[in-house]
Amino acid sequence: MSVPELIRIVSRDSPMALAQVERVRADLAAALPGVRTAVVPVRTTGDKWLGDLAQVEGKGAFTKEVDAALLTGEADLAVHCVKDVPADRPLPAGTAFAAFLERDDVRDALVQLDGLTLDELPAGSRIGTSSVRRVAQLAVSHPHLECVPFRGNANRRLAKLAAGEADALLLAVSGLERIGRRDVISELLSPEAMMPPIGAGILALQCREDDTDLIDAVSALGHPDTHREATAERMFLHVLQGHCNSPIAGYARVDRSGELSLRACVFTPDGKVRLNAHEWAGRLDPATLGTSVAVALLRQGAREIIDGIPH
Ligand SMILES: NCc1[nH]cc(CCC(=O)O)c1CC(=O)O
Repeated sequence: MSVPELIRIVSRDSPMALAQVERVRADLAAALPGVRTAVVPVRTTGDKWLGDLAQVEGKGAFTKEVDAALLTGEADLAVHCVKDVPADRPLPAGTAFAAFLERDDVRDALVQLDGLTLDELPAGSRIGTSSVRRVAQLAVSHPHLECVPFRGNANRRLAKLAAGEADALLLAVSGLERIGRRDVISELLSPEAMMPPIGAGILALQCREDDTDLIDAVSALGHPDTHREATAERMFLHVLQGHCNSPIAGYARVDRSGELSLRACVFTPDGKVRLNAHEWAGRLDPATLGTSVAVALLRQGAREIIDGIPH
C-alpha cells in the first residue's frame, strides 16, 4: 500500500462541517504520520437555500456539490454527516464510503436561553425546528408548544434564537459539541423522548471507489461497531424509501455484549400514528437487520403513511 502524500479533504463550509474536517485531519495525522492534508470547502445548495428543502432536492442538497468535487478530482476525501447522505438511493456512482468514525452522542437537545426544559416551557412557546421528525414527536409529547420553521446552519439558528425569533430550539447534541456550544443546552432528550434520525452523530469518509490506496489508508480511522450501526440504519432507510417530508426515526446500538439491535419508528406528520419496531440482529448481518426492521414497519402500514404525506 502506498500512502498518498497529500489528501485534499472536501466538505461543506459551515462552522460545524469545518470542525468535522479538523477532527478528521487530527485522526489522519495520528494514523498516518507525515501525510499532508488540505481543505477544500464548498457551499452546497442546502446551505444557500433557506426555504423548504423539498423544493430543491431534499436531502441531497447538502451533499451534491461535495460529491461533485470528489468526482471531478478537485478533492480526494469527503467528510459527511451520515444523517445528511440520502439513503433511499445508492451513493453517487464512482464513490464509496471508506470509513465510519466512532459515533458521537445520538441525542437531540433543547436549547433554551433561560435554562428551561420542555416540561417547564409555557403554552404557546415557539420551538424553532423544520424537522418533520421533531415536529411529529413534539406534537404528541408537548402538544401545547408550537413549532416554527427554522433553517440555516446551527450557528445561524443560535443567532436567530438570541434575536428572539423563537423561544427554544431543538438541535443535535453532537452538532452543538462540534461547534463548541454544549453550553447552550438546557435539556438532553433521551432517545425515548425524542427518537433520533438515522445516522445521527456519525461522520463518514467517502472516496472515489477506484482510489484504493486512499481507501486502504483511511480505513484505519473506521470504528467497527459504528460501521455495523450505520449499515443497519442506512439499509433500513433504503428499504423503507422515505422522502424528505416523512417523519422517520431510529437508531441501532451495539450493546456491551456486542449484540446489535435496531429500533425505528414511522410517524404521521401530527405524530398521532406511530409505528414501532425493535429487533436484535442475532445471527443476521447488519444490512439484513435493517431490512427486517423496515419490513416489520411496512407490514404495519408504513408505505401508506409515507405515500400519504405530500412531498
Ligand atoms: N441537518 C443538519 C445536521 N446534520 C447533522 C447534524 C448534527 C450532527 C450529526 O448528527 O452528525 C445537523 C444539525 C442538527 O440536526 O442539529
